Amino acid sequence: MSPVPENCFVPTSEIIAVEETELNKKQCNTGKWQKMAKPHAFTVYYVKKARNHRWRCSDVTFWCVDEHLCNQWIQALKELLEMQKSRPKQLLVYINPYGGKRQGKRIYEQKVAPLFSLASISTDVVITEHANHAKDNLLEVNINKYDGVVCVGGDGMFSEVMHGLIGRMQKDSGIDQNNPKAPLVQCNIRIGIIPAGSTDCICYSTVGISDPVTSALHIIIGDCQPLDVSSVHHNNTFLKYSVSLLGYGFYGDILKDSEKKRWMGPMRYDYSGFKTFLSHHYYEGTISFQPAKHALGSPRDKDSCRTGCYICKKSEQQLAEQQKECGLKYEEDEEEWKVIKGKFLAINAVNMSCACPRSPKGLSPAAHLADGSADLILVRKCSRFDFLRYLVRHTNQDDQFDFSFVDVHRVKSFQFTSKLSDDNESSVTDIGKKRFGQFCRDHPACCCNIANSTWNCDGETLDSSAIEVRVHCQLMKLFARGIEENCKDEAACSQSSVEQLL
Ligand SMILES: Nc1ncnc2c1ncn2[C@@H]1O[C@H](COP(=O)(O)OP(=O)(O)OP(=O)(O)O)[C@@H](O)[C@H]1O
Ligand SMILES: CCCCCCCCCCCCC/C=C/[C@@H](O)[C@H](CO)NC(=O)CCCCC
Ligand SMILES: [Ca+2]
Repeated sequence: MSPVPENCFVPTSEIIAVEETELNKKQCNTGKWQKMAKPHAFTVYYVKKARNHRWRCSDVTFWCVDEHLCNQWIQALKELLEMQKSRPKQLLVYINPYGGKRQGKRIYEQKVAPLFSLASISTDVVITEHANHAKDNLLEVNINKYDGVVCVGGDGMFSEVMHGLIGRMQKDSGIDQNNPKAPLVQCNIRIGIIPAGSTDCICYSTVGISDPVTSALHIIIGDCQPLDVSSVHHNNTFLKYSVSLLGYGFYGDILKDSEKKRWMGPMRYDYSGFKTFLSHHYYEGTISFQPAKHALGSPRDKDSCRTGCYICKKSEQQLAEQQKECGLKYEEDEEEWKVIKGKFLAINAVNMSCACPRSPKGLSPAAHLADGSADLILVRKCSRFDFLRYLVRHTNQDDQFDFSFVDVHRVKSFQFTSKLSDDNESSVTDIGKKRFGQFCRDHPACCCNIANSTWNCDGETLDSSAIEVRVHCQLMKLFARGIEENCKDEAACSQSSVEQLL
């Protein structure tokens, strides 16, 4: 065997494939191989880690004169790969051809499918024809055939697939999703996200970058990242699940406005964001929440959730003990509720940091992916200038919660009711709209709004403003590993090697 030019190390868990290499005449006639009668070779494809959490498929070819030895190596490496039991062999793929910049199909065909085929993963591919196609399909498909489901699209597409899978699990287990206290059954089939949307917050917050090749490689090597999921109810009726942002006020209003501008693509959020910022509407309501006493961290922690996070591990242990002791039990409301009334520019509840390219640290940089809690951020009425200062901190390193008008609580459940109840809202809005647009009748310039805002639930609007939310610890799993600590030595990081393998 020949030594490879670089000196590096690759764990077997990060080998993508091993293949016998056909050597062409030109290759055989170069360097020292010229002297060999008939060289044999095999190629190892492996994950090469680059900057900013980006992964690439790299390869190294090993040459050898002895055919038998060469075959033994191929065989041994293939056996090692066979032992990686968490790797998927059969995947169900849904592609939204209209998400983001409408590149989903091209991204999958050019960047992802060749890697899946290299890793000997079989796929059944469905190109969605309408909204809810993937979700409805998942309720009836023979799911046991697959080791995972992949969605190619944005957060909305992920949400569809998640609703399909969680809904399917509850249906198969006879759980009534309309009961807000129902103990939901965990979903063990993993979801992989190939980012091709406008925000791609779930991918970015769980992998550290929004990059289709990186995500495809995480799927191939069979990574697993559990994820908290919030259930959202109104009057004992199930509305939606959420994994990233539940936002009322600012983010709800941006979403509502931006839906009319879908043709603009991802730019719609900048346009509606600017418009919503200028409108500076605040909303009156009451928020009640149960603090997450079981959770070890706090939203003001300096450390963020990273691969192998001990806080999320602890929650996993607590969950396992709880399930061992009581099985699936209906949630009791014995814990204290805190109540806050006020005028809010934004109410944001996040199950994860919500980091995305627009906000690399996210709305709550210390939120955990799998600790069974959400961070509830209350932004009270303040001046436009102060609100701008707050928004700017979404984009830089400064502490977003270090403002007198911002409060943050780590919670396991919460409820919100607007001062205007949902039922009488429509009549008030109609009168208001007819005479004075949507602004306060008495003070047209005061920015208070006689209509309710809308909840933004992972990028989709909810119909009710009064909602009841409960966080379900680690309800589902992704093909991801959380964000890895930054490689201190970037040079070493990009120089992985196979030498020690031999
Ligand atoms: N074939 C289709 N035609 C129309 N809508 C679709 C189709 N397939 C899926 N959808 C819907 O499109 C919505 C948006 O898709 P997606 O999340 O992929 O892109 P996006 O909105 O640009 O990205 P993001 O959610 O990251 O902002 C989803 O809610 C999904 O239900
Ligand atoms: C002066 C500078 C001010 C700049 C402020 C930038 C703030 C960016 C924060 C982005 C937070 C994203 C939270 C994630 C929400 C997703 O579940 C959702 C679905 O994709 N996206 C949006 O609602 C889309 C929301 C997009 C908002 C712009
Ligand atoms: Ca969480």
